[in-house]
Parts: sequence; C-alpha cells; structure tokens
Amino acid sequence: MPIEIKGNDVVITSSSTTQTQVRINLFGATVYSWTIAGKEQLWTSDAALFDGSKPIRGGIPLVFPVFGKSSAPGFEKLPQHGFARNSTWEFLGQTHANPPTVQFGLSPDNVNRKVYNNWDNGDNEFSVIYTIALEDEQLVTSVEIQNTDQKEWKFNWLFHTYFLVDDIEDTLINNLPGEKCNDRVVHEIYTEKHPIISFDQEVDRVYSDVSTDKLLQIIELGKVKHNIKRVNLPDVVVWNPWSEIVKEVADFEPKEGYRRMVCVEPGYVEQLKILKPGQSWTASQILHKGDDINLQAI
Ligand SMILES: O=P(O)(O)OC[C@H]1O[C@H](O)[C@H](O)[C@@H](O)[C@@H]1O
Repeated sequence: MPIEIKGNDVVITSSSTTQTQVRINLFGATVYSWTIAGKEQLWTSDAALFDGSKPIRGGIPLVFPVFGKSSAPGFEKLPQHGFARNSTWEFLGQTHANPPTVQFGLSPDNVNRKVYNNWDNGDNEFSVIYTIALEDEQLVTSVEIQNTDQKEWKFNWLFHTYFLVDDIEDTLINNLPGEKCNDRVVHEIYTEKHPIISFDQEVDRVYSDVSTDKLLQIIELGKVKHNIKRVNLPDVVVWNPWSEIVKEVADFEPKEGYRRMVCVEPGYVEQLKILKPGQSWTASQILHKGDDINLQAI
C-alpha cells in the first residue's frame, strides 16, 4: 500500500521500492523520517515527543506564521516559530497515485487555539494546504497559504529541515558566498565572505534574498549528501546548536546528536509577507538525493 495510516502517522511508500518511505505525524504535519533505499535522510531526536505537548524535534517542522520571536505588531505574543508545528493537522487524503502524494490542512477550525489566539486579534481567517510528494530520489514539500479573511494579514513561512549527516565537522554548505547574512550568534549583519560554510561552533544565520536559481548542497568529505532546491523561498536559515546550546534543549537527544545534523531551512522570513483578502501564496522545497559522486569528478 503506498499510503497507510498508522495511529497519528501517515506513511507513504514509493511505488517502486518499499525501502523508500516518508513518515508524517499529524502533530505539526511533521515529516519525521524519510528513507531512500532504506537510508535515513533526516535527523530526528531520540527524545522527540509525539504526544502533542511540544513540537516534534527533528525532521521537517513547519514554521508559520512567524519565524523565531518577533516584536512586529500582532506577532509579539506568539511563541517562537508560531502555531503550525503546535497544531494537529487534518489529513486530506491522497491526491496523486504516482508519485504518491498526500495533503494536510490547517485552518482556524483545527488550529491550536491557545497559540493562534496570540496572532493579531486571534481572528485571522486562513487556510494552509501542505502537499508532500515522494519520488524515488526526491521529496517535494509544498505549501499553499490562502487569506480567506475580509482583511489583509502578514506571515512568515519556513521549512525547518533537519538533515542527517555523518559528522558536522566534515560538512559544508555551498553557494552562499556574497549573500547578505543576519548572524544571530554574533548579532551582526554582513556579506558572506567564506567560499563555503563550515561548522566548528554554534551557527545560527539567516541568509536573505538568495536567488532561487542557486542550488544549495550539503557536502560531506567531497560528496554531495543532499541537494536543496527552492521555489518562492528566498531566505535560507542555517543552524547547528553545537555542544553548549543543546544542553538547554531538553528534547534534543543524544546530546552528541548535534554532530549528526544540520538545519538548512528554506523560507520567507526576513520580511513579513502581506496577503490580501482572497490571495494565495505558494512555495516548495525540493530535496534531492546526494549523488555519491566525488565533486572533483563532476
Ligand atoms: O528550538 P526551536 O524553537 O525549535 O528552534 C530551533 C532553531 O530554529 C531556527 O533555526 C533558529 O534560527 C534558531 O535560532 C532556533 O534555535
């Protein structure tokens, strides 16, 4: 069966091999596992909670309608990263047989009210449709956000993707030199000068207005591990908490796990997107398998 519902999980299996699967929990519509030919691609914490008490730590949490904490009017009272990851989404069913594709929905009808009430006056009418398509070598996650209200409202969106790596100190991210960087560790804004991003300490950066023509790649020991394409998502957050910050994150286990992950998060976060009544906004993240070819050979 390409689509199975197991408790709060929706499991999609590739039509060509049972070893290629994606698992999505209704809480946050969080993809928490993606395997290609049996090989896991995403990092999820051993202590991730699936009981709805807090967002699932790892996989692909969805960030909406605010990224981080914001002092912008109407956003000040929202918790970090908003309410999409704190809400139980509705499974809307399968929309395509090949590639197997499923959809999830969020609106004021099923949102986590306690959190949602803190967005503006707690009365913004909206609809989010989240679409996940599993191909043999790629996972496509897409979103359509619609303003179903009589008034305009604003939002951020982000796919907070946790990639699995073998060792963060052997990991590099390309294609960001020359981009404007808001460095949230040193609290400075600068133009990225490094030809490639490497990791030997905490990294928490927002690269803004990065042309979507730029393919981002996670490279480990000269091999491409992950390719990240973006549609309509100009900003890219790069995050690794490193050894000290993880001690404060209760659901981050094992603590050494920071060595096995890197977040590269395509989003629309540097500005708030304004959506007028009746308007829709769409965006996608396309994650493509690494090719295991030495870069020198390309
Ligand atoms: O711990 P969370 O609320 O899930 O946030 C995890 C991280 O998300 C983003 O990557 C931010 O840039 C980081 O500042 C934040 O620490």
